[in-house]
Amino acid sequence: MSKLFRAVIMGPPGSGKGTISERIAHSFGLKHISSGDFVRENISANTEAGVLAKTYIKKGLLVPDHVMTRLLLPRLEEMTKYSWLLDGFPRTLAQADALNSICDLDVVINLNIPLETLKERLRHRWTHPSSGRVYNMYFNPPRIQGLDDITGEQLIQQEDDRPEALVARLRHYKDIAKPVIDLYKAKSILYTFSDTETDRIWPNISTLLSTKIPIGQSDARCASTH
Ligand SMILES: Nc1ncnc2c1ncn2[C@@H]1O[C@H](COP(=O)(O)OP(=O)(O)OP(=O)(O)O)[C@@H](O)[C@H]1O
Ligand SMILES: Nc1nc2c(ncn2[C@@H]2O[C@H](COP(=O)(O)OP(=O)(O)O)[C@@H](O)[C@H]2O)c(=O)[nH]1
Repeated sequence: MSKLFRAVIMGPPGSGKGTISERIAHSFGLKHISSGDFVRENISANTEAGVLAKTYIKKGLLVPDHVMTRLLLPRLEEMTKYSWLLDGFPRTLAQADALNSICDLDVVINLNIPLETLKERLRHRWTHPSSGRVYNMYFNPPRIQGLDDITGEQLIQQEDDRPEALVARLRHYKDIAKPVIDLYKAKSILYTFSDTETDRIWPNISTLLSTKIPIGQSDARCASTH
C-alpha cells in the first residue's frame, strides 16, 4: 500500500481552517477530523469525556490536554487505513507531543491572516451550534437567511466571535500556538500561507498538496472513504 498522508491545519479563530479543510477533504479525499466537531459529537452522545469537556466549553475555556488526547488519539488510531487532515488539534505543545508519539506528520498548514480580516469575518460568522457548521453573510451565506441549510434550524452568532472577545482569544492563541509552530518549523514540515482571502490562499495550498500526495492516492482514498 502507498504511504498514507497525515496533515494538520493551524490558524487563529476565523482564519479559515474549517473552510479550507472542507476544500482539501473534497479535492484530495482526505478524512477531515475537526476536534471541535468531535468534542460536540461526544457531548451529544453523553460520553464520559464529552460530559467533562462540556464543563470547560461552557466557561469559554479550552478542554484540558489530557481530556483532548484521551478523546482524539484513539480516534486517530482507528484511522490507520486512511489519509487524514486534523483541524483544531494539536493546539498546545503537550497535544503536539502526544500526536507525535503515535504518528509522523507530512505537512502542517499554518494560516496567517491579519487581525482586521479576522475581526471582520467573525463579525459576520453565523454558526449552527449543534453541528458547528459555519456561514458568513457575504462569503458563504445560508440559502435562507438565519437558518442552517441542512436542518433548517436557527443560526446563532457566538459570543466568542464578538470583536472585543476576539482580541483576547487571539492573544491566547498566539501564546499557546507559538511553541507548536516552532516545533513543526524545526521539523521542516510547516507551510505558512498569508493573505486576506481564502480564494487566493486555496490555489497555493492545492498546489502544495498536489506535490505531496502521491499521484493516484487521493482518488483511491476518495473511493474507499465515501
Ligand atoms: N485541541 C483542543 N484543545 C482544547 N480544547 C479544544 C480543542 N479543540 C476543540 N476544543 C474545545 O472545543 C471548543 C470548540 O472548538 P472549535 O474548534 O469548534 O471552535 P473554536 O475554539 O471556536 O475555534 P475556531 O474559532 O478557530 O473555529 C473550543 O472552544 C475548545 O473549548
Ligand atoms: N469574507 C470572507 N469570509 C471568509 C473567507 N474565508 C472564510 N470565511 C468565513 O470566515 C469565517 C471563519 O472561517 P472558518 O472556516 O470558520 O475559520 P476557522 O475558525 O479557522 O475554522 C466563516 O464564517 C467563513 O465562512 C474569505 O476569504 N472571505
